[in-house]
Amino acid sequence: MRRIWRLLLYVRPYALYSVASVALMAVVGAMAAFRVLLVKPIFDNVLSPDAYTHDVLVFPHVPLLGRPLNLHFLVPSPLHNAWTVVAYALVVSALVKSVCDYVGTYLVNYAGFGMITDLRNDLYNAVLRRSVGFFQKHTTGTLLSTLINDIERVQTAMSSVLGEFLQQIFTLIFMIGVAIFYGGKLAWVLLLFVPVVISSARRIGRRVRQTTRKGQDKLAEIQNIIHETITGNRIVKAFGMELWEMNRFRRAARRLFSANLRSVSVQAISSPLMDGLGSVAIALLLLLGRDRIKSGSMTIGSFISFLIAVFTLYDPVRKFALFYNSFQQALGASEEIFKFMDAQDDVQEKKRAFVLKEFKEEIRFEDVGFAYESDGEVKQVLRGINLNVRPGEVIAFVGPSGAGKSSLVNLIPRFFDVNEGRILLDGHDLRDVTIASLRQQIGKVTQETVLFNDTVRNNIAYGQPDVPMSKVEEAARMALAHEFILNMPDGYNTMVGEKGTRLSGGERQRLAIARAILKNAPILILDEATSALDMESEQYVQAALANLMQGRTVFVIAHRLSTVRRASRIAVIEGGRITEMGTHDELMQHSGTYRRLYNMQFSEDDVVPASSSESALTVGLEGIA
Ligand SMILES: Nc1ncnc2c1ncn2[C@@H]1O[C@H](COP(=O)(O)OP(=O)(O)OP(=O)(O)O)[C@@H](O)[C@H]1O
Repeated sequence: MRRIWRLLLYVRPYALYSVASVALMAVVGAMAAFRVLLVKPIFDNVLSPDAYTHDVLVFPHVPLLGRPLNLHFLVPSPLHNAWTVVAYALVVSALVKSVCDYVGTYLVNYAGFGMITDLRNDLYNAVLRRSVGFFQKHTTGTLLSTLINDIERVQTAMSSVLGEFLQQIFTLIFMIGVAIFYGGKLAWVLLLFVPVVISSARRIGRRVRQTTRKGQDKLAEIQNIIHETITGNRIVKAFGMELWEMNRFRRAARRLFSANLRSVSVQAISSPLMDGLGSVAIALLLLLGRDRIKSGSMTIGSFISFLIAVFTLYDPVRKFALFYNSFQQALGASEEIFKFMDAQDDVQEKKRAFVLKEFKEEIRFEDVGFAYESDGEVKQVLRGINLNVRPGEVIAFVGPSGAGKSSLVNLIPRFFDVNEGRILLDGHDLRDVTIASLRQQIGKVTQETVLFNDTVRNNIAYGQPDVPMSKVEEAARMALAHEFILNMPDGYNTMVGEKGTRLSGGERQRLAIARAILKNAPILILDEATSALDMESEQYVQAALANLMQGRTVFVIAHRLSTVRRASRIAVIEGGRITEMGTHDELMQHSGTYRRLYNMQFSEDDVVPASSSESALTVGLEGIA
């Protein structure tokens, strides 16, 4: 029930359109009923040879008027005869019905699509702002499926289905009026069927909701596979896994097929069930109607009118099961939508968070501990981290794989929050400042370069769309990217392709470095890639990085000798703790982990000449804000 209210809240801004469409649909229903009312005069006056053709009494006892209603007034008196009056009424009612139907359908769809657009925007906004942990918990396919498929289910229910529902419900109401008006007691026979129709529709609806949810989950599974194998297409090819992936896809597609069929097998029961019930009702009415016509308590015209009303009633009743199914599906889908919208973030901004000023004095880690929590399991990865960093320092983190280096640097932009101790920036706990102002101070360099399918210019100016072109070019020059950009077909307006696939690895990295230079954040986080580019590209990337690092406070996860040598201090991380700290020379004097790691990991860099060992640093870079 709560979900229905929540969905209705989205309709509120379109209330006027909705009310107008409801009114218009009511007119459509009334006109449909009016046309059925005309059947009696057609049979009893227009077509009957002995009827008095000047008098077209349609409604002998109109309840609200308290007197008979003659349709004569519809046409000028010289044209008074049964045919003209009925023909006029038929044409005008059709015209009014069509116009109201068209405008009403348009308005209800306007409201439906409007609310769905708002709902989709809200969902996307909620997903986009979720913390990093959220994206680790939910697969891309599931998120895509909710943003596209679940929203579509709600959209169908709230636009086209709702439009038709409104039309049918008014048709139903007015047709019941006509059936009672002409059928009298005969109409009450229909009441016998109401409980059967409602209870079966409810039962079917519940099953439909469950089966549809399962179908949506299977669709999400397929989207996941598609996403993984398209983005990771090169790896699939390199490992010759096409057949394996195809089989995985086939199995998932089969599961979707079965889930969809289960859903259809439940849904498809409604129509035949209603057909069956309808036929029984009509057969019964024919039997009773025949006796009433024989006894003279009903004319053929009114019985046919009554029967047409019942037939017309039958259509909305039959469709109600489908509407109910569609609304149930939408409710099932909205469950997923609201689940993502309501997900509690691990990283939250305080209500009274303040804007952080530009970093000046110190970043301090005080007894910092951090744990990942997944599926109820808590995994402590950092303990008792104490560290003071002054502006302009370059701190290199080294240590065995899985020691916690990435986790540590991820705490600085609050991708995750500490669960012990605190991190202070110029004396302010990171949890007390606004996330945006914190991230504005930080540029982050990752192993994987993130570029968007946009122009070179827009990729460099990401986050600052209005920055002047001269600044973009200046950043590109400092990142040693200007030359190669000018050599591209459209220069700065060249599209880089999805994830920058139209560029070489080194070019992608230099574009990303240019982006960070333009962002000009005082704190920089670098996560060095372990794979190398060719020597020339490396040298360019290295020089670009040197430009970027200049004058900034840098935290770098180091895999290269050049980096550890350049660092002001090196922190060795082991088992989630800092076990050694000092300059390269200081640490080499102890026979500790650093020296062992150095001999294992970095010593082969020694054989490379100094300039090219510098260039062995390969990183991708991305700004954060
Ligand atoms: N999202 C996560 N959920 C649960 N555990 C995680 C998550 N991310 C990392 N871990 C675990 O935390 C530990 C530290 O990982 P982290 O990535 O910080 O190590 P690292 O020192 O950067 O390793 P590497 O040098 O190999 O990148 C590892 O044991 C890893 O398995």
